[in-house]
Amino acid sequence: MTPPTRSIEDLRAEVDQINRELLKLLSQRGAVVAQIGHAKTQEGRPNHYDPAREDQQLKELEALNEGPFTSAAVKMIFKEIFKASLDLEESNDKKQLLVSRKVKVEDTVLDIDGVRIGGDAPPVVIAGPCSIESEAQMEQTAAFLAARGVKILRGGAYKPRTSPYGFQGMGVDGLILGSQVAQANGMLFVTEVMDTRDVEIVAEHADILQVGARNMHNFALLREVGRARRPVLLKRGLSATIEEWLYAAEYILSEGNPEVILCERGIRTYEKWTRNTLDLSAVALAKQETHLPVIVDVTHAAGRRDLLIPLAKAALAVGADGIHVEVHPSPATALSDNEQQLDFEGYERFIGALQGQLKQPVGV
Ligand SMILES: O=C(O)C(=O)C[C@]1(C(=O)O)C=C[C@@H](O)C=C1
Repeated sequence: MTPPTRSIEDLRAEVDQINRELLKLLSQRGAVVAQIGHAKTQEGRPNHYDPAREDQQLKELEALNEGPFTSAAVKMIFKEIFKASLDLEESNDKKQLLVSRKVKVEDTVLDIDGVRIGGDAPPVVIAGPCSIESEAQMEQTAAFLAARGVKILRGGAYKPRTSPYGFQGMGVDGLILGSQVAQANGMLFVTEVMDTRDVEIVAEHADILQVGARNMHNFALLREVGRARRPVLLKRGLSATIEEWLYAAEYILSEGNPEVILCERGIRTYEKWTRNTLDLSAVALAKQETHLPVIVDVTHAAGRRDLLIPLAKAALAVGADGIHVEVHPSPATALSDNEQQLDFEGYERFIGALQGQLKQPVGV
C-alpha cells in the first residue's frame, strides 16, 4: 500500500475549501431560482413544482457524471437541491401574499356599521337559522337573538344541498326577508352566495357575503366577491388544506377586497362519530400566518349539538375572533340541518357557557 502523500488535515483543509465553493455556488443557484420563482408568481402560476424540468436536469447530470459518485447518488443530491429550491421559491412567494402577516403585520379589524370583527374586538357571535324558511321563523329568531346581544344574523337563501331534491332555499325572496328582519332588529345580515350571477343581488341585500365550504375552490366566484364592495365570510373547503384556504382568501384580496373573515368549519376525515373534524390548529395557524379575522362555525364542525359548547370554548381559547352557530325556533321541523341547529333554550345554555370567554354581555 502506498502511503498517503498528504495528511488528513491537509486533505480536510481542501475539503473545507471545496465546501465553501459549493456553498457559494448553491447560494448563487438559490438566487437564480428565486428569480424563476418570482417570474412564475408574476405569471400567476401558483404551482412552482415542475417535474419535467427536474427530470431534464437529472438526465443531463447523469450523462455528464464521471464519478466517483454513482449516478444514483448524484441524483439524490440534486433532488434535495430541487426540493430546497422549491421551498425557497414558495416561501418567497408566500411573503408576498396579501393575506400574509409578512405583508401586513397588524390585525385586520373589520368595522361593519359599527360591528368590529378581529384584532382587539371582543369575539362576535354570528347566529341564525340554516335556511330562511318563513317570515315568522326569521322574525322570531332575530328578535330572540338581538335581545341577547347578537349583532349578526345568518340565514341561507340559496342552499347548497347534497341532494338536488333537498330544499334549495327561498332565493331572492329569502334575501329580502333576511335583510329586512335583520335591519328591523338592528343586526347585520350574512348569507351565502353560490353563483357568480347572484353576487350583485346578494350584495344588494346582505351586509356580509358568505362563500360556503363547497365553493371555496370556485375561483370565478372568489374573484367576483373580490370585486364586490361587501365583506366576505370565507368558509374552509371540506377537504381543503390550510394553504388552499388562504390562497382562496388571496383570490378575494387580490381583486381589491381586503375585508375577508376566514371561517373554519371542520374538515372531512376518517372519523365517523362527528360529521366533520374541527381543525383547531388551522385556526391558530391562520391567525399566525394571516392578519385576517378567523371565526369558527361550531355547528358544522362536528354536526352534533352535544359538542357545541366544548368546541366553541376550545375555538375561543385558541384565539378565534368569533363563533358561528345555527339557531332555529324549531330545529325538529327545520327544512335543513335538523340534527345540528340549536333551539332557543339550547342557545341560552350555549351562550351562557361561553359568557366568560366572550368578554361581553350576552344576556338580556
Ligand atoms: O426551473 C424551474 O422551473 C424552477 O422552479 C427551478 C427548479 C430547480 O431547482 O431547478 C426548482 C423547482 C422545480 O420543480 C423545477 C426546477
